[in-house]
Amino acid sequence: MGFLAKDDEWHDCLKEVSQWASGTKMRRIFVTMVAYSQVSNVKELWEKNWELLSDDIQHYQRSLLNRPELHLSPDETKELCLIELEKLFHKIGKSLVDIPGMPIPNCNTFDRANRLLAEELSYNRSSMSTEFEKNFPKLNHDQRVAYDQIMESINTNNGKCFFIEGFGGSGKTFLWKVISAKLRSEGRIVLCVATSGIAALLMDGGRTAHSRFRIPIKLNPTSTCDIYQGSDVADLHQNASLIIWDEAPMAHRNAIEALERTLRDIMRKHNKNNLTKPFGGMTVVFGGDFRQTLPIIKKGSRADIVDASLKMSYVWQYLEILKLTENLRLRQPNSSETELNDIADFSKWILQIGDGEDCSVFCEANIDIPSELMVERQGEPIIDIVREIYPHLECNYVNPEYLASRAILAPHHEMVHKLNEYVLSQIPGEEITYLSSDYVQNENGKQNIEHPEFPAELLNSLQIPGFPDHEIKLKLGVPVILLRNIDQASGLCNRTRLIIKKNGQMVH
Ligand SMILES: Nc1ncnc2c1ncn2[C@@H]1O[C@H](COP(=O)(O)OP(=O)(O)OP(=O)(O)O)[C@@H](O)[C@H]1O
Repeated sequence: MGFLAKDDEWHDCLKEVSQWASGTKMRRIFVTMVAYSQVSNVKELWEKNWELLSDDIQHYQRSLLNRPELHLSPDETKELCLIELEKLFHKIGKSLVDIPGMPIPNCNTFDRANRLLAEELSYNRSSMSTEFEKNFPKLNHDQRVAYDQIMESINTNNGKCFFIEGFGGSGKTFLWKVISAKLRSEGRIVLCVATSGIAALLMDGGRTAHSRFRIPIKLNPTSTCDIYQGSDVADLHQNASLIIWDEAPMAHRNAIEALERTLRDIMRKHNKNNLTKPFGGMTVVFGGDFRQTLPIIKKGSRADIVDASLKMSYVWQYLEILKLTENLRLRQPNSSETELNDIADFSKWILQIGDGEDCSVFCEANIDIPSELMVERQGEPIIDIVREIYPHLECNYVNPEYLASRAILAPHHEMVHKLNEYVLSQIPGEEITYLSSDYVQNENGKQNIEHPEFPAELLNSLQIPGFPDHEIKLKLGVPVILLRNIDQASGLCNRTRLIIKKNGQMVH
């Protein structure tokens, strides 16, 4: 949160990790700290810990160069370690150059101007071509219509914009795969984004829209993206053939409008007429389903949510709507007939609800939940739900497939805490409690006197949305859910589920 004046926690954390982690792991942790945890003096953190961060560098160089006698000087080791750090920063769209106080490796390994472009052009064309050949013939009629129209817009430089509307399982992600493989097999660039990190993971080379387009967190109706003519990000966009934005109905229309305005500005480099074209003449494909989650407006009314939706944007008039109507999940080759019938019934039922077929004009309805979807009430509701969703948890919690195939959703944090507490109590093993920092050190390293009106006990008991709790309890083997986008390329993003493999004092 950036409230800590000193970095003792980070130094202690690196020391603890160094007892069990390799230099490679330590560098990843260092990058995560610096990029996401607002270390106040990065230079000092680096200078005091560079030896720990580079403990495998000499070994790595020896095997890379096949020179077992190689001996690196401290300066050479530092330099190589900085290069490795720079690689990791690049993976998350950052660079040492952006971090005040950090030295920059003195080498030509990184051509910053071309880094983003090089990454998008690094796909293996022949494997992309094989993937395309394999999947293209499988496209159904709706997918094929969409594919043809999108490709025609790209190939004729028509700059059309589309909205591919399809419920869950109608083959949107599959279509993105086929189009991306086709373009990448020809050495062309397609920028795949999704509104949430977890959906972006399903797209090849996917990123969140906010990160790829540098969309500001605080948006207003005139916002633009943080992309400027002449920057390497602008260069990437100017060279792209297509943008695919999945889960578009979840995005605030101001975010989409910010991209629209920005593209007009940066695409005029090729042709000044692009300033007057929607999305600067780029072919853009949005996908999603308005029955699913709409933009989240804090304490917003129904009208506020509708107003924030893509359909209310001036951009909507530019979009050609194409529909995917077949449930392709029913084509799963390994499913039994009963399973397929169950999926078909469930998807029909959920679509009926999504379409509001049983709703009155005031959008109120009584929904009959089929009995097989209900949890039978035997005693305490929390115990009943956990028993139903996580049968024999005490033996099964070590099985990743078991954990990955189930989840309990709850609308409020209070209920999440109760469920967590109960589930944790059912898992064997020692419980470890981690606390957040709750005092400020003065310059002598002593604790500052707390404010009498706000005793620490009171502050520590507060549970505020968007603010981590003071206390978290964990056990070895428990599943946890990540609530930040840390390293998209490695799959670490908001909503990624992880398993606790090690419990330290400072790190887990
Ligand atoms: N043309 C196709 N031929 C064979 N299988 C397909 C085809 N299109 C999609 N599928 C398969 O159907 C399933 C659902 O498709 P997909 O994930 O693309 O749907 P989706 O619309 O993106 O769903 P969601 O909105 O839930 O993410 C996947 O397993 C996918 O591989």
